[in-house]
Amino acid sequence: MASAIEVRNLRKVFDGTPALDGVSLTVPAGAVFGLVGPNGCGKSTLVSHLCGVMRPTSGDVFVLGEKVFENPSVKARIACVPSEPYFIGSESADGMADFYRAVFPGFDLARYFELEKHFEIDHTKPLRKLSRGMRAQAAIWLALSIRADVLLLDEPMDGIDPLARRRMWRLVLDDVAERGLTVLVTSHNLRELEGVCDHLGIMDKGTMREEVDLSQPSEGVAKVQVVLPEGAVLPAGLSVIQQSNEGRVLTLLVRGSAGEVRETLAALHPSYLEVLPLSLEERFICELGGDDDGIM
Ligand SMILES: Nc1ncnc2c1ncn2[C@@H]1O[C@H](COP(=O)(O)OP(=O)(O)OP(=O)(O)O)[C@@H](O)[C@H]1O
Repeated sequence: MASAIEVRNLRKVFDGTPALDGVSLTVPAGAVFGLVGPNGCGKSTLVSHLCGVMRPTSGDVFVLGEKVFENPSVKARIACVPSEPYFIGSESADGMADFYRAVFPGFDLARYFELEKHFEIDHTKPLRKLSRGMRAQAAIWLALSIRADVLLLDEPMDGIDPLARRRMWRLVLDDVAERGLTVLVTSHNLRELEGVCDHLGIMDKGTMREEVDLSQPSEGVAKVQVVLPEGAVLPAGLSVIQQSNEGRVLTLLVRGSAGEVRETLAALHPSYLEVLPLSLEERFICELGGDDDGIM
């Protein structure tokens, strides 16, 4: 699969301090890539480079195969929803739609009107007079009307209520399925990302600590539920990260492949043994050292 976004060894230094310290990243076309990491690790700075509004100190940022900084033809194919959307003066959604039409050749007015029913927004009211969540919805509405090839979402759902979030994500994912839209989204909400992302990038202190293809099973950690015979004890060699029990049902997070862990536990002749899928949160915590060290 071709990559829609390719970042190579990107550095950005502010006042002598690196905000990005050699970030590399590949986002396949049509992927939904979640970018997570603690406050200040560089997510928004990376997004600003992907939008082409920030000049790298060094390194390369390619979007849709071209360097993006000061490249209007590529920027016209990228829609960006920043964490604090900016709207001109007292413009309404309709006014911003007119502005976007002038800036983005792909802006689809018919699509804009078609999407209106999904957003309970008075399209004639100045956007600055709307609530925070409504402004965030308006930014997504406008971004989806651009018919971009790449959609960058920087904590887009902050302030949006849960039902509206589901509607927003449905619309975004429909575009992914129907048009092969590529999405990069930053968020602190792993549960939300779990339902939508197929790739995850974990940033820390200006670096990309790990890239995970979520369609592939986790190699390093297995989650199992097991009911052991009375008196049986877990083998000493089993590297248990987390353990909980409900009655006689033990739920374990164990280092190792699912096959190995299953084999080890099967030797104890359990009355019940099942390997379960790892949640994103479990995978995230386990693959990054086994303790919850405040990544989010
Ligand atoms: N324009 C700027 N001038 C100076 N420093 C900046 C600028 N923009 C960002 N930084 C610094 O770069 C670092 C990364 O900030 P960034 O906003 O990219 O983090 P983030 O991962 O998006 O954080 P959060 O999760 O809080 O949104 C921070 O230390 C921040 O203070």
